[in-house]
Amino acid sequence: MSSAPHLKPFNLALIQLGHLGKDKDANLSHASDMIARAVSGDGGLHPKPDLVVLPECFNSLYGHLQFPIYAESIGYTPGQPYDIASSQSQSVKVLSAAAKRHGVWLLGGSIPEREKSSGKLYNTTTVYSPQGELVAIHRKVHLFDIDIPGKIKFKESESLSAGNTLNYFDTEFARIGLGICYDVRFPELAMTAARKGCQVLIYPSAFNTTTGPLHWELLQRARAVDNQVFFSMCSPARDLEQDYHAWGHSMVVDPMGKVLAEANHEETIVFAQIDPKVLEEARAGIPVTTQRRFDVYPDVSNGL
Ligand SMILES: NC(=O)CCC(=O)C(=O)O
Repeated sequence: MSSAPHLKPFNLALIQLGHLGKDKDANLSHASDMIARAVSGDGGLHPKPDLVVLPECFNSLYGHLQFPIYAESIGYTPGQPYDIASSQSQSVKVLSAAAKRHGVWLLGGSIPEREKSSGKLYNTTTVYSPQGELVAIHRKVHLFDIDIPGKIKFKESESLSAGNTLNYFDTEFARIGLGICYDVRFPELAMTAARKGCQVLIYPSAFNTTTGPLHWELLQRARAVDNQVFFSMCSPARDLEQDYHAWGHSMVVDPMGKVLAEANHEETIVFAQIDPKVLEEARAGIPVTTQRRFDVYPDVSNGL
C-alpha cells in the first residue's frame, strides 16, 4: 500500500439529483447538466469544486426489478489501464466525458453493473480523474436487505451480488474511501479505510423515509467521529411518484462530527470546503487514532 497523499484544502459538491424517470438517456443527460451546474459553483455562488459526487443509482429507478433492466458491463480491473473508447458502458462514457470536459474529479454515484464473465449484477460506483480516466470502482459490499413490518421491505440480494473488496482512490488533495449507502451501517468498512489512510469517506446513497429520519445523520456523524475523518453521503432528491422514496438530506460531516452542509429533500447541490486543520486538530486534541488497544481486541487488527 502506497502512503496516502497529504490532506489539502479542497471543495466538494454533492449533486442531490432529481427528475429520475424510466428513460436512462434522459437521466444521463440531466446528470450531465447538473455536473456542469456544480462545476460552475451554481452560477458563481460557490468556488469551483475539485470533486463532484452523484448519488446511488443515479441513472435509473431504484428497485431489485430495475437492476437487471438498467445493468451495464463495465469490465474494469483494478490497477490495469481502462480504454474508455471501447467501454461497453454508456454511463462510463458519459461520466468520463463530463469529468474531462470540466477538468474535475467525479465520483459517479452508482449504477447496476453486469459482470460479463459470471452474469452477476452489482451495485457499482465508478470514479474519474479530471483527465476522464476511470481510476476506481466500488461494488456495494453490504446489500440492502431489510424488512421493517408495515414500513419498508427491500431485498437487493434478490437480484444483486455483494462486492468483496474495500476500495479507495488517491487525488492530489486526499485519499478518499468508497462505500455505498447501506455500507455505512458497518463501522468495520469505514474503520479499515481510515486505517489505510483515507482522510475522507464518501458514499453515494439513497436512504428511505423510514430509516432516514433516525439514522442518516447519526450514522454519518458516528463514522466521522469514530475515525476522525470527513464523511459524506449523497442522495437522490425525493420523488413521491416513485415506488422508493429517497430521504434526501445529502450531507458533509467534519472529523469532530459537525455537519458542514446539508440539503433538504428537493433537487439541489450541496457545496462544502474541506479544511485539513479540522482533521489535524481533532486528531491532536483527542488522539484516539494512536490510543487503540489492539492487545485487547486483536481480531480487529487482523490484516492491517
Ligand atoms: N440504498 C440503501 O442501501 C438504503 C439503506 C438504508 O436506507 C438504510 O436504512 O440503511
